[in-house]
Amino acid sequence: EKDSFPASQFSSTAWRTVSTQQKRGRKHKLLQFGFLSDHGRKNLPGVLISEIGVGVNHLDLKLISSFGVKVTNTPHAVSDSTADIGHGINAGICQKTNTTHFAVDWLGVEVTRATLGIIGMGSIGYQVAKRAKAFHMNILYHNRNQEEEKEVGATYCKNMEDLLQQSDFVMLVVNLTPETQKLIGKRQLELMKPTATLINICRGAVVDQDALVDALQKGTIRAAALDVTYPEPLPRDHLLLKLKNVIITPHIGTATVQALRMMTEEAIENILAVLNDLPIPSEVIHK
Ligand SMILES: O=C(O)C(=O)CO
Repeated sequence: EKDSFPASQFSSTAWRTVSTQQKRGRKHKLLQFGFLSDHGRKNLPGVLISEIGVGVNHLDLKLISSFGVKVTNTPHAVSDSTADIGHGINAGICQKTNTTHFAVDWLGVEVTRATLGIIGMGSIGYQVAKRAKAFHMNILYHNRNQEEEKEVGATYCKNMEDLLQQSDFVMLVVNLTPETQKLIGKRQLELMKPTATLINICRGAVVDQDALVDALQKGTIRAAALDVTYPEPLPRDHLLLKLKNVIITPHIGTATVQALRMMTEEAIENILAVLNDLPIPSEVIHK
């Protein structure tokens, strides 16, 4: 899509950075830095950090906005693939039993007609709910009252505690902010059913990892399926990597051909809007 970039508006450094990154299949970090570092020298009409992805917890929004720099992200492009991995890693959790009969040696738990609690009903949460509906799941959700809840038959839980107590599967899909840091700790894990599974597809720091290890070792909850941890990757000797009731994938929620393409397109739309002084599709506003 090189030709669809208004390359004349980019400095040569930014352009070279984008091209090199594309060749290597790694786009986003240098794309951001390219724009930032060129700002002073080239006096671009608009300056932004164009995040390819939805999470912006690694950016100091207050500091960035104090320089008059805008931040955009790609919330629409990430939803499907991230919702897919949420259901996928959950499906992978089995309990090893020691019978002589192979068929019951690896026992899973059916999601069909089970209760799913979604914490964070944004656009990814909504896609999770749509998939859950196809499995006839009873869907609860907390945080952000969604207008489309009727469409997926989800029930709003004002208190997160109620959701934790009732769910067989708890899926975390919130943004990482100071308010959601360690949102799930010892107390919340103890509220969950001993047969429940925790699935985290948002950010590792939303869970108190030490409390999670403890809960998994003691059987406070049945299992965890994590696409995100802190740090990433975990050190090789981390306890989470040793537990049998945990599945960990290396933060690959958006690592699909389609998602990468859509994220890049969404990011480009943001960049073009800023450069052309048009309404910005997905600006992240510092509150
Ligand atoms: O979009 C995001 O925030 C991601 O974590 C991408 O994997």
